[in-house]
Amino acid sequence: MPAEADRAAPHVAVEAAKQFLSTFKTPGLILAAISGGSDSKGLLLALHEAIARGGFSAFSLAACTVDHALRSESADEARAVAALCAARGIPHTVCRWQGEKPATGIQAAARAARYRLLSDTALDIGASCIVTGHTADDQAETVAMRQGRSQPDAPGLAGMADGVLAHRRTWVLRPFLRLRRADIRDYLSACGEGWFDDPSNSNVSFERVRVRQALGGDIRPVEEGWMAAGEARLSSSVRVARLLAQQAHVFEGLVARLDPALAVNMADADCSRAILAVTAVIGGRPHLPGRETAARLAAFLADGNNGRMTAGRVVFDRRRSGLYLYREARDLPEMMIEPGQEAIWDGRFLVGNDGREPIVVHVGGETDELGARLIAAGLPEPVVKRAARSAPACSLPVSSTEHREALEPLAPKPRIESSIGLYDTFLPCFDLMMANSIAVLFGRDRYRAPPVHDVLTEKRAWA
Ligand SMILES: Nc1ncnc2c1ncn2[C@@H]1O[C@H](COP(=O)(O)OP(=O)(O)OP(=O)(O)O)[C@@H](O)[C@H]1O
Repeated sequence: MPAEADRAAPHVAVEAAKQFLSTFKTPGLILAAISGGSDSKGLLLALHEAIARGGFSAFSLAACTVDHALRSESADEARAVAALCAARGIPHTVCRWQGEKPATGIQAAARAARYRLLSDTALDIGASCIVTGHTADDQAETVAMRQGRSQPDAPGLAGMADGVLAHRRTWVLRPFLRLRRADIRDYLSACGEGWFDDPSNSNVSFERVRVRQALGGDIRPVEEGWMAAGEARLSSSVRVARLLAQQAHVFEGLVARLDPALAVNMADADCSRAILAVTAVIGGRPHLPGRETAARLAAFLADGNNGRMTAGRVVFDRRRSGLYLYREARDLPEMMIEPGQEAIWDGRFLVGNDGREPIVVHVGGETDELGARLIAAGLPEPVVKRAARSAPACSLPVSSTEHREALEPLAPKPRIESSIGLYDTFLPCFDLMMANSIAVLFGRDRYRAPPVHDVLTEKRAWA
């Protein structure tokens, strides 16, 4: 590899790596997710060069390759990456995706497994973040695909965020999101390095490949659009956060009350986003309700009358004092949680069992205590009665007690907190302010802050 000093100026890829390193609040260990494709390999080498010779010696680098075991060559590719890292003294781990693979939706399942394994590795080694090699070309393809199926103002048109919090604990950052793939390949060639080409990258049965071909390397037509959409999504997130903080209240993670002024305003994009986000969390869903549900709700709220409607597993109970949202008391599951394990019940509550016996989580119905607390908090009695029917309760399995009794008095109480499916798996930085506002409403801590200063959200929101 030619030494940086041999070149007139550092390569644009190394400049991007240095720029990225300069944004950290504190130097630390960075875990590079490396597939062996050109982009992630270029990212790893550029970061390595920037750390070794660019004045960033307080940082260190580790790498991880996920072997999805879906192609026969994947194990060899992982070994080649391991050799590349060993030659540079970069610690490298291979994680294999074990277990059954689904028959459909394999790409999405592989992606979910990859982020889970990468995030576990980052936690194991104490990395401050994960970096991936996504480029401006990937971004253009993502946005072009979404343009084909979204409304012109859809938040998804902002494309990929340059930072995403995975599983509430690890930030995944994309330092090359503004760099072209051709520049990264040019850098690799200058270093005398090759790369693997995944055969699926030229398989036209994938929409992404067809979109890439249609763009023909010219990303300018979509580039401006995604920048503007990113700004718009971020400012909307800040406004929604404010609306929620001022006009929404959540009780015991079970009932939300939205002030009349917020509830009446579905025509306003921010109010609608705020209402739909609360709906998703109260209903235990990982996505915002679809267009049809939103339209039904808008029609219900527009008529101005008190009354109830149900959509997306949520009852909307409109009264003079506000709009009350609670989970419909139907199809509520029962699940067993083994000692030392935690699980999400009904998409709404994360329950952790720190005891020595298995526990069963089921619908608890209204207990006097819960009812009294909700009434004392100022909720109307009919709302309390209906909402409490979907409250969780924990007890010992029927087999270990004659009757389903309360847990043993000395056993540790199960940990129960609201689950926010909308953001707990992946939280794009555009939505961080809004997600924090929702977390606080539901009695949770704020999400972990990014380790860098210029993740879009922070830069703008605190300005
Ligand atoms: N098997 C894997 N192991 C580790 N990281 C991966 C793996 N596959 C993808 N990534 C990470 O996700 C990013 C984007 O994935 P994508 O599938 O677009 O990449 P790729 O075409 O396989 O490889 P590259 O982006 O390196 O050219 C990669 O740049 C890399 O950082």
